Amino acid sequence: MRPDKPRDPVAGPDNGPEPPFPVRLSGPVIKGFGRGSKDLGIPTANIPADDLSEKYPDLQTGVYYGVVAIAPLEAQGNGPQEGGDWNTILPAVLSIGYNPFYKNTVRSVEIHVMPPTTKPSPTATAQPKFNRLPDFYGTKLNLLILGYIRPEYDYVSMDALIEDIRVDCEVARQSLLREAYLRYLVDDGTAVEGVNESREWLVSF
Ligand SMILES: Cc1cc2nc3c(=O)[nH]c(=O)nc-3n(C[C@H](O)[C@H](O)[C@H](O)COP(=O)(O)O)c2cc1C
Ligand SMILES: Nc1ncnc2c1ncn2[C@@H]1O[C@H](COP(=O)(O)OP(=O)(O)O)[C@@H](O)[C@H]1O
Ligand SMILES: [Mg+2]
Repeated sequence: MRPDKPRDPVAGPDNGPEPPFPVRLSGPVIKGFGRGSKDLGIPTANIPADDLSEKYPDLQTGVYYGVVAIAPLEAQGNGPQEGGDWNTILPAVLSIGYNPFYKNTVRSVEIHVMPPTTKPSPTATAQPKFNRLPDFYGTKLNLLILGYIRPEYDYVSMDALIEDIRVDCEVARQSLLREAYLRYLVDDGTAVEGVNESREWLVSF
């Protein structure tokens, strides 16, 4: 069960991702259990856990933050480009694991894509509006995980789970707004080892 103590506003070192991060995962967006939007009002793009088992077998279950890109061509006609945020690198918060609140028996990788950090946060208030894009099932998604936030917990209620995910969105946002992380989202013109390669990898489909 979630421990009853205040949450830190950021997660991970200020001076940038430390090994094993950044972690690269890719996959087509698949169907989950249909609970994200329907139960929680928080859509999560699920991708297969295969990449994880093959490339990062030691990565622990838990909640993470990072950045994502969604294949633009395949998304065409399917709506997302209407939002204007497409073909870009966007902030994300994700869970890897068994969703103890739902007691899943298979491990899932579930990514909530957040609005650009240049827009006001829709989850900064107690009545959050979680980001909703037009559906993009079947589209290829590239994910770069930059830091670990917390373990997965069971909760006394669905509202308690939703409130913790809301705080995860804020922790992810504040964590990514630090200079050493923001450069994965926005090209700041500096040549930091590995960052440009990561950005190129993200948008290559
Ligand atoms: C940032 C984030 C944190 C999450 N943390 C937990 C958690 O601590 N415990 C849990 O049971 N599920 C957690 N979840 C998973 C949700 O329960 C899950 O996304 C929801 O069941 C939707 O599943 P679906 O994609 O199969 O419909 C988290 C999801 C996100 C995006
Ligand atoms: N902000 C978003 N982040 C992730 N997926 C989103 C978002 N907005 C819309 N979606 C769409 O919603 C789907 C996920 O909804 P969800 O209710 O979690 O269903 P499922 O259980 O099939 O994963 C994604 O696959 C994607 O097509
Ligand atoms: Mg989902």
